[in-house]
Amino acid sequence: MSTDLKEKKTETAGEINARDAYPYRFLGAINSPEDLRKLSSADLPLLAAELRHFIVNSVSQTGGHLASSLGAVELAVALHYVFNTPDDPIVWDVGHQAYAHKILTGRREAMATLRQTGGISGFPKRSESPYDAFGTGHASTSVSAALGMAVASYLQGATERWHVAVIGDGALTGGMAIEALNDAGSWKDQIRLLIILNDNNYSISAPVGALSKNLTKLVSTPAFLGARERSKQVLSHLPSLWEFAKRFEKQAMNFVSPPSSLFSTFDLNYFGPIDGNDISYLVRVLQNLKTQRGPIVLHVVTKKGKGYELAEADPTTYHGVSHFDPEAGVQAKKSSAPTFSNVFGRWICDTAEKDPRAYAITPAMTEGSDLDEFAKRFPKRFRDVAIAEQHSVTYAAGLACGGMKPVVAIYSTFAQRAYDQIEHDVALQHLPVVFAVDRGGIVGADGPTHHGLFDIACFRQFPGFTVFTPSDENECRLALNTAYSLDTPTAVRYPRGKGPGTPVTAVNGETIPIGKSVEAVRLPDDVPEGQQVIFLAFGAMTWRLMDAVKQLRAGLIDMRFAKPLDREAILDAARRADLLVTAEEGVIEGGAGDGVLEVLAEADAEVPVLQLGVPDRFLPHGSIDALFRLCGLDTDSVVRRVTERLRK
Ligand SMILES: Cc1ncc(C[n+]2csc(CCOP(=O)(O)OP(=O)(O)O)c2C)c(N)n1
Ligand SMILES: CC(=O)[C@@H](O)[C@H](O)COP(=O)(O)O
Ligand SMILES: [Mg+2]
Repeated sequence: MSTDLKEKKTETAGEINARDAYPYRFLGAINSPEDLRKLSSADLPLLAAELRHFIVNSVSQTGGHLASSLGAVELAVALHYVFNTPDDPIVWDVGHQAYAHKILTGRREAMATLRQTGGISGFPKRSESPYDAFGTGHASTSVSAALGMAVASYLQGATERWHVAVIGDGALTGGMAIEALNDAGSWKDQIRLLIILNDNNYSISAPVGALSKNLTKLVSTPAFLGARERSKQVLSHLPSLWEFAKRFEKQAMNFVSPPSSLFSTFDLNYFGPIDGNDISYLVRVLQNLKTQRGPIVLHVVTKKGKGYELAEADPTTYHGVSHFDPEAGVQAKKSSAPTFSNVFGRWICDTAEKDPRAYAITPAMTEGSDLDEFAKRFPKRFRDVAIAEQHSVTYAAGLACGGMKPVVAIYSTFAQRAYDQIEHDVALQHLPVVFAVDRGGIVGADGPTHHGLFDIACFRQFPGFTVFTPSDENECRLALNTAYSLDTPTAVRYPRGKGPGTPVTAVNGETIPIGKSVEAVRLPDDVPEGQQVIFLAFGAMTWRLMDAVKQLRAGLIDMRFAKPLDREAILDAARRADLLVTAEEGVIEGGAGDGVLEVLAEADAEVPVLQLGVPDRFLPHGSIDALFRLCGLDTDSVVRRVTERLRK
């Protein structure tokens, strides 16, 4: 395995082969940051190498966010070494870079269960550890949260407590982060807030946007490189420099490195950029900064994937991985049945070929949304707007006003960020924006921060929206064709991964009638009275229910739309069945099943209804199968629940 550790092997107490044997010189004995703080600073480089080796081995077995965590190893070590954690809270932005933090804070053994059913979370989680100061998963929240904590400490007289936010260059593009910087800059010495900009010049994809360009310029110009050397010397004398700067009412940063206009605009003291993978130096700088007060920005430059050559060379592939062989690395998938994202990716390319108005937008999820091919083929009509969901939606609204046909490819969970923009900028103005809502439903290992459970309830509230819930791959293509053909706002929601494998044949723009369901399985004529059940299924639940439907000898309607609902079909089913069962991969509260109840209530139809969906609680992480079982949505549970209900 090509990690830094290879070179350091001689310094360790033996061969390092397996994750669960601990032949490490230091790592095996570190069960909390207190153990870490007993080490001499000279020991830290080797500890960092051991951590890297451990992370690669461990994540190769569990899957997880590898490249970001490798880049942030020194940050995690240095922060726990210098600050008094957990009393001094560290808030990790997104939280996908915090594996070293987890290992150092008593979860080394538990890393074998990372993201597994019943195991530890892939992100910081307050209920998991007192060291996880703030639960995360979504980007750009860290500065707000750490500022809130800092102000709470100030108000409670805990004036010595430090509060650290670690935010990536990608996460910094999120509007929330900028809002928080604006607020943070107006606080002065009352608080102790350290904002660490962890700049690896990468998001999931290569970085985009003006901010990223300027950060890169700042880090790479010859002028800066000189300043960087100077800043190395200066930073070690920082306290006196700070006092000097204050006396002359100047920003300390002006003496440390070229002024960074972003941070100076927000009145924040800025230091750096410094090498965030140089642990000895990082520790010294943090020790110096710790003697200060007020909101401070420290800009550190790190390498995404650091220490594992394959990840350094291809940070996008190694951003999030599933099980892989560390020697061979992640292998390209052999072509197999397309995922729903692939169906979308192919559709948007075909559409753009035919229609010059087609325009695709992603808020920083090019690969996950399968837009890479589109980006290559239609660069002028593709925009990765960075981690800016709100902007992505209103930008699409503007494009629609200008006569383009925008398609926003957005994960269900991240669309939540843009609730107001979807309502106020798109729905209210009846603009023809297509939302390709990916990861609609249970996503598995990422867990509660990423399950897409609220989108049906959200989109179906907005007047004038058409909400498609395609049940399989071909239905997905049909839904996209139809959505694109409309002159009103639409959302097509589909789940993560693959469907039942239905061949995609609707490749010539075929459309479906709006608000019309299809009967997928006819209720057998010979089912006795009192036992007649009809399922009204939304989206992928249609094929997932097939076995239960067979076992129960029930009927099944693929509703196709969560809005408008097929009123006729619902009322007809109500007349024919003894029990209606609505089924959706989303929350029951406000979901499509609730829509069915609204139709029945309006028509005074009296029929028992069982609503299947995600119950009113946050779903943990784990395997998709286990989570379906947990929600009572697997075949056995559905059969049992329906049978019990019929008995009543
Ligand atoms: C609101 C939101 N949008 C999108 C994502 C998906 N996402 C997770 S990490 C990431 C890139 C973050 O880049 P950066 O902050 O620079 O961290 P790095 O991965 O480089 O360590 C993105 C886009 C997210 N978690 N939250
Ligand atoms: C941390 C984060 O938000 C992303 O990396 C996310 O985990 C990607 O999810 P998918 O694997 O479903 O694309
Ligand atoms: Mg980054």
